[in-house]
Amino acid sequence: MNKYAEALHLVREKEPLVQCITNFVTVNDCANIILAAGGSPSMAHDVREAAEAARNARALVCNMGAIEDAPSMILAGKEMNKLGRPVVLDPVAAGGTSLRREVAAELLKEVKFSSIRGNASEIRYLAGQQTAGSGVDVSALDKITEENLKEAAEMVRALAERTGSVIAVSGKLDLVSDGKETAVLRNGCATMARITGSGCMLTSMIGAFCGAMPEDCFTATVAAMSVMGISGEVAEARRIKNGTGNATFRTDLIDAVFNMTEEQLVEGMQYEIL
Ligand SMILES: Nc1ncnc2c1ncn2[C@@H]1O[C@H](COP(=O)(O)OP(=O)(O)O)[C@@H](O)[C@H]1O
Ligand SMILES: Cc1ncsc1CCOP(=O)(O)O
Ligand SMILES: [Mg+2]
Repeated sequence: MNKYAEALHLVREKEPLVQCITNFVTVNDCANIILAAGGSPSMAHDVREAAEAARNARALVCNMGAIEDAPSMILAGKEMNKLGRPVVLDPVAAGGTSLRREVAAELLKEVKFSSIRGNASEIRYLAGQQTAGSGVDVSALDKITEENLKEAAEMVRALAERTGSVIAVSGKLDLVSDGKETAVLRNGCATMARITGSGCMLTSMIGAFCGAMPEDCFTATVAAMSVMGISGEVAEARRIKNGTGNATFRTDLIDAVFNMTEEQLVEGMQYEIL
């Protein structure tokens, strides 16, 4: 079986429990997209139970949109590291404020992440580049384009090598690297950036895929990013056909993940190893 199809198959077969410590803006969408993919979400985030709750899970997602929950992320992250289970980071607005810069550094020091997924401003900040990002959305100056693809791929590869994590940057072009292999993915559509939560949902889904395929978080991350991108294309076709807007798009995006088949994934993936 194609390894990306296998990753989707394993999510549905294993129904991994994914512990998400995530923000109040998009928490419901994150839970629903994990369910759509085939996993089982738990959003427990209180510092008094975070480590114990994580112990029951196959993967942990730490989303820095919940900056106030950083102590829970560290306790739960260390617990999952001890158990050898995947921990996924979404560095929401990592370079945006001094608090976020401090928390990002502390998380990277205290917890070993299997996979880190952010937009280009967030990942460029973690890589030590000067960035123009200040909020949760990517800055136009930081975006990855066909023109700067080579430089961006090297930035992502070097960060993966330095952290020992799979690094994933999302946008019009997605890049994923484990430090050895670097892939560019060309699925998705611009409407995905017109809803809040497409990034948080994607990171949550990476958690489900890594939980189902912990021995190969690179393949799991590429598969989850491709499922998300193809689902965006399906939802966009419906939006254009029906003349709907971003609210319906968000629902159609989750529906498309729910209905994604292994064949659709293999046929729809626009994937290239650089
Ligand atoms: N212009 C675009 N074209 C295609 N896909 C996009 C575009 N912008 C965002 N996406 C997709 O939307 C999802 C969320 O990515 P992104 O918007 O970068 O995250 P965030 O919401 O964290 O900033 C990813 O699957 C990404 O590939
Ligand atoms: C708007 C906002 N503010 C704090 S977290 C958050 C959600 C960000 O979600 P995404 O990065 O997936 O658009
Ligand atoms: Mg984001």
